[in-house]
Amino acid sequence: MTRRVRIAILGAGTAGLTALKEAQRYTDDVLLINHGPYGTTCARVGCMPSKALIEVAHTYARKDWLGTVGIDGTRGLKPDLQIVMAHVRTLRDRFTAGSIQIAQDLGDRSIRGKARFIDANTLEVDGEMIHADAVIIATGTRPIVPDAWRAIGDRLVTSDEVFELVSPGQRLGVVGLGPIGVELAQAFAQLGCEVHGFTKGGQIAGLKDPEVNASLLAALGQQMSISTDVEMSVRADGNGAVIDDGKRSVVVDWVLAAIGRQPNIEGLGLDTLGVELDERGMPAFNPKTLQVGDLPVYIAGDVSGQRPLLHEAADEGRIAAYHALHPEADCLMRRAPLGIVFTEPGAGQAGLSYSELPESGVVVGKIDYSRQGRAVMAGRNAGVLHIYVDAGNARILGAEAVAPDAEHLLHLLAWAIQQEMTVDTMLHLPFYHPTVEEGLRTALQSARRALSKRREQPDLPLCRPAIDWALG
Ligand SMILES: Cc1cc2nc3c(=O)[nH]c(=O)nc-3n(C[C@H](O)[C@H](O)[C@H](O)COP(=O)(O)OP(=O)(O)OC[C@H]3O[C@@H](n4cnc5c(N)ncnc54)[C@H](O)[C@@H]3O)c2cc1C
Ligand SMILES: NC(=O)c1ccc[n+]([C@@H]2O[C@H](COP(=O)([O-])OP(=O)(O)OC[C@H]3O[C@@H](n4cnc5c(N)ncnc54)[C@H](O)[C@@H]3O)[C@@H](O)[C@H]2O)c1
Repeated sequence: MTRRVRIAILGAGTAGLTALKEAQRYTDDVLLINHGPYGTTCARVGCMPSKALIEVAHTYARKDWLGTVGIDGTRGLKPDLQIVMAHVRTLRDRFTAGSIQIAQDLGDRSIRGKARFIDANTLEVDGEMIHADAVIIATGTRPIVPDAWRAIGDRLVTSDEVFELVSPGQRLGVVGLGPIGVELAQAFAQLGCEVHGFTKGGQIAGLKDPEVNASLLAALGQQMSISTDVEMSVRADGNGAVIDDGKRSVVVDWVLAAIGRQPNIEGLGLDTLGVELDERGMPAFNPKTLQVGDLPVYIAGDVSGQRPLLHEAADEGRIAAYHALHPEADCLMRRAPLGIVFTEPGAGQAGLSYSELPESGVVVGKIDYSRQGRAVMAGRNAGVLHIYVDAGNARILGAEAVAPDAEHLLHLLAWAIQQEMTVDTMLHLPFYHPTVEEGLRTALQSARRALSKRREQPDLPLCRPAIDWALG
């Protein structure tokens, strides 16, 4: 017998569960099909456990600075990695509970198994046939691990296993310094491990602006050894694992492979959809509606490869469910891009990144956080913030940053970019003293100088717009 449903969602991660919630605004006739562990990548092995570890590591690392400003005894503090890792798992279990519950509460509208397309409307899951008016593929991604590296056995760890380590070894090699690599490398270095980082290419943490990238390399270089632009081999050795990049060779207890992620699409039967597949086996889809050709099939979340971040996976789940139920609806706007890497100093981008800027007609406003007042007081004075501005109309196009509290600065910039603000309209906003946000004002003022724009009035809005807060 064939089960008939309005929407089938493949994957109980963030994109799938958000699609479920969006679909439930209109119908209960939804079926959730998940293959693999429940609890979502973000809560189980991603954003949440990594940030729980980073929070402890960053806070502990403050001991060195405290020791220099008159607080006695902080250098004697020692981390107990076993307890730290157990704490991370306790928080992880708390964060996964909600999404596990959502799937359970669906009863027989939630099934465990691997779905395979028979055609665009028909799925087979462990022998059960399902006819769905629309299908949302939200199956996420998994870490890439070169086969040759598997020869080192248990010493090879990815972000899928790292939070399960009960007592991580002291010598760590991190291969791949994208967002995952740099966050975890720094956390273990701050917690007292000897860390060696290796990466292809010269850029780390997804940064594209050479000066911004250099400032993160300089900051991290004080805590670990880093080799960029290298091709390395990984092999077993009596004492551990050897990572060799041709110029240097290090022996470590374990290797964290963080060289990127690949979509979970094997066995889905996408070849039965009758549309062209790319070299990875992915069908082309409309980036706005997420629809595959004119089929009732949508692709949402990391598997789409568009913006592999939590809030974007959630938005793609919403978009896919909305269009699956309203195929004729206008497309929805995406939010301004925002990516944050939780190192100390923090790093990331808002709006257009350096590599996406037009070749001409852009000026750059800059602040060097090594001299910024509040950052100096806090002993967190490292990094630079670059703001990219349209030279024609002074609109803020994007920003890249390595800065203390970069997560907050980049939020402000992403919000300003989405609101289509200019350098002047941002400078009309209040900046409290003394804060790291004043550095943002310095960068905006530097952009205005680069625009060769003479200030014609103080940095205050005219009272013509109805409300004058100064009088309020
Ligand atoms: C270590 C790490 C740190 C991160 N930190 C951040 C961060 O700080 N901020 C941020 O914004 N993002 C972060 N991310 C990214 C974020 O976790 C992802 O963008 C998000 O989890 C993607 O959600 P998703 O629903 O697309 O995929 P997932 O949550 O992976 O969901 C996919 C689901 O599909 C299931 N599945 C797989 N194959 C099949 C199949 N064939 N059939 C049915 N079901 C299947 C899986 O079991 C899973 O339940 C991090 C990721 C990692 C790994
Ligand atoms: N804070 C955050 O927002 C956050 C944190 C972690 C992950 N994420 C998301 O997860 C995604 C995956 O992150 P990631 O860091 O695994 O992947 P990534 O693709 O962003 O970075 C992988 C890095 O490994 C390097 N690399 C590739 N092959 C290599 C090899 N053979 N040897 C050495 N280096 C190699 C690449 O040059 C790159 O710098 C990111 O795109 C990001 O969106 C976000």
